[in-house]
Amino acid sequence: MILKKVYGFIPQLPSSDCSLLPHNHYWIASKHVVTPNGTISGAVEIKQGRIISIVAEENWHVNSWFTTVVNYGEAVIMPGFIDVHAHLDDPGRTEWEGFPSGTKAAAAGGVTTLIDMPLNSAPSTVSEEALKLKVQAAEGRVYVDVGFWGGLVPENAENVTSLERLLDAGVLGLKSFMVPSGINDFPMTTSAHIKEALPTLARYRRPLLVHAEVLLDHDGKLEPEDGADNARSYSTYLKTRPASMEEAAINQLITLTKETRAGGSAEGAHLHIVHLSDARTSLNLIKEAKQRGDSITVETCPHYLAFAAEDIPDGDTRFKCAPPIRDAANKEKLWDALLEGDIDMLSSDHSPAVPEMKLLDEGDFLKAWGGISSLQFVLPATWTYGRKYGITFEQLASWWSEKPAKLAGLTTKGAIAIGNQADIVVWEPDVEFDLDNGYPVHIKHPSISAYMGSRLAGKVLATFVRGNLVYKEGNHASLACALPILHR
Ligand SMILES: NC(=O)N[C@H]1NC(=O)NC1=O
Ligand SMILES: [Zn+2]
Ligand SMILES: [Zn+2]
Repeated sequence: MILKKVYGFIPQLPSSDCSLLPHNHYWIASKHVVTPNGTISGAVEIKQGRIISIVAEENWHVNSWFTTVVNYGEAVIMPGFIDVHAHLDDPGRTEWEGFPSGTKAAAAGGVTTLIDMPLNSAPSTVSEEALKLKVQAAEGRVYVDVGFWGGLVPENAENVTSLERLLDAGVLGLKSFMVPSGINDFPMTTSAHIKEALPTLARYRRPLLVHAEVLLDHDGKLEPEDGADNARSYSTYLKTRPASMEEAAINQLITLTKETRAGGSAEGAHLHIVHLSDARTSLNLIKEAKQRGDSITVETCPHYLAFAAEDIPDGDTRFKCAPPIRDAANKEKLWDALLEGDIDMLSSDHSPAVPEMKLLDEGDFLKAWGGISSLQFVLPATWTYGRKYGITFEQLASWWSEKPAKLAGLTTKGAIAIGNQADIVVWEPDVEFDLDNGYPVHIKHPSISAYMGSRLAGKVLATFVRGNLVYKEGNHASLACALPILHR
């Protein structure tokens, strides 16, 4: 990387400790700048946190004596990743993750905006008061911007006023579970609760995100009898959460999304299925609903695209998540669906816990905490496992920036476009690295990440949030100056 200072006599003073590049006005350039109009060789001009021009190489003449230029050569300049599904557990369970460690990991991984899930923190974000605690906890402690989903739970689903207060307080949308969430103060909602909430969400034009699995028998049990099977075998866990659980949930949901069509009782509402794992019937149901004009989207996560059930070693509970990672053939179908556009976007579902809860010594898949820890690695993981399918930089930008921005209603993020906030990742697709104990990992508990021990391609060089260089080659800015995002 060449830092060329073209200024004459008065260097601009550092704006603050918020940025490792202390300039208010500068250009970044490379041979691969990913814009909504394609990838160009050129430069992006950034001033006061915004993108103010984008120029192809042949038309680019730096005409100011006072301009700083960072030339990244062959590296890729892309919109920063927007992760619409992360559990940062702050306040209340900061021993699991927390805003400082989680957002440092995000910055190191090229993620410039996170939308925090309403559960795993304490309290859960199910009321105006709880959202205020979240915002307080985030202020001055986040290295990337953080928005918040609110929780839809039976209590507020049945009480329009409390739901309105939560929405008025600025959550970007709501999230609910159709199975027990594993968190006591975040009870599950049935499709009847969801049906009740949709007209309110329609009025506010904010989405509902749903964890779509339902219990198939009605005894409320997810797990087989103790000792019935070998709990160290991943296949035992897989049997407890068959694809039919996703299918049944989505079947219920698409009877509701009918009402999101023009003239329906929930016109203006939008339903988003989080972390789809079943690429067979569940996916077809979503595809058909889209074709009928329902307002519905779906995400999957890198772990469903990277790993296959057959390959998960006995006792390696780092791979436990819900819905579960399925067979290799299912993984291929997920890639097909992503490449076809039937899956709209990707998210991390970064869901850490303290290592003790992963029961790594016992390796009991039935009792261990379910959740994959991945936040810092989603860019290289998507790239590493996607390269053989010929994925493009434009597709990465669509799955990880443009579509997520649209879902979360972030109108000035998600693309390298004039007027947008300068949220940018610069990365090197051909550089490989080993995720070993010497690698600088910023998530709180590296030992529980399913990616540790693997070799990945796609190294993040630099991450800009609102024009601040918050991460550069292993180092973070000294102050956490990114912002909580509230719906306005
Ligand atoms: N509570 C929580 O984070 N649950 C998440 N973990 C997981 O693997 N799936 C989830 O929904
Ligand atoms: Zn979930
Ligand atoms: Zn989740």
